[in-house]
Amino acid sequence: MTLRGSRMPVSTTDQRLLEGREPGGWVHSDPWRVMRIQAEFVEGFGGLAELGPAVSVFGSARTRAGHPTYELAESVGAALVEAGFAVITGGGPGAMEGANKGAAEAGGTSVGLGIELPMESGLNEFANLGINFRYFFVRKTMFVKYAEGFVVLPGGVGTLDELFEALTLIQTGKITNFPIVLMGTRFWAPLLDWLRDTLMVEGMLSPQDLDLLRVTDDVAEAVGWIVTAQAERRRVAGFSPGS
Ligand SMILES: C/C(=C\CNc1ncnc2c1ncn2[C@@H]1O[C@H](COP(=O)(O)O)[C@@H](O)[C@H]1O)CO
Repeated sequence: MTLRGSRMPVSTTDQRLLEGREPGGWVHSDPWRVMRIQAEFVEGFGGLAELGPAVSVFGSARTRAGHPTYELAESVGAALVEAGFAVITGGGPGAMEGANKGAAEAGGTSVGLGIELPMESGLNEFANLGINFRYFFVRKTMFVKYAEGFVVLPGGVGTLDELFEALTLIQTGKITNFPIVLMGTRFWAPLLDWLRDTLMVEGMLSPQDLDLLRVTDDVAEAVGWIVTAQAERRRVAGFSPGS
């Protein structure tokens, strides 16, 4: 459901869940919220169960059509579909829309996992499989559960949150070592320098952790890494196409 203007609620579902502190009140309402959370997991798992190989693409909500990041997202979306992947995004505007557009126009599955936000604009028109979430953490589970790789385009804190969630899950062995590809060498260089020159020097990050991130400006190279990693996983698992 989309509510706009004066019909927009003053707070989000996540806000109400995470800040309910009135004495005793939460005791009664939070257990029931679990049912809603469960329903969101059921809807997400059900909607994506037959998705097939997919890649999650993260990137700025603010880089609209005409911006280089939007164009890059479009090319990445199309190239992933051509390589046999569905494309999963946050379903919003900007780079998410670009990736969904590229994927849909290439004839592929273009997934938008929308989120209830105060500035919510609804799912972009290029998602051909859309699911809307109230809870950020449920939606974030879907980004990692159904992806065999992550492409991270330039973005703000939302993009960084998604990047570091994927990296942490791989670093801690919580998910398979799927490729994380940062697109935009100039954009990501200061972050990579900081990780190398500060976190690594302070002993807070190991060189192997840093090796989990690959960076390129080249769409074919980015998709090539993901395809190669998929082929290697299949080889190790003894999978042969058609078996
Ligand atoms: C801020 C604006 C719209 C917000 N709409 C969003 N819709 C869906 N997903 C979103 C939205 N904003 C952030 N996200 C998620 O975070 C990543 C982008 O965040 P960033 O801070 O812009 O980098 C993205 O991958 C989404 O999953 C303006 O109209």
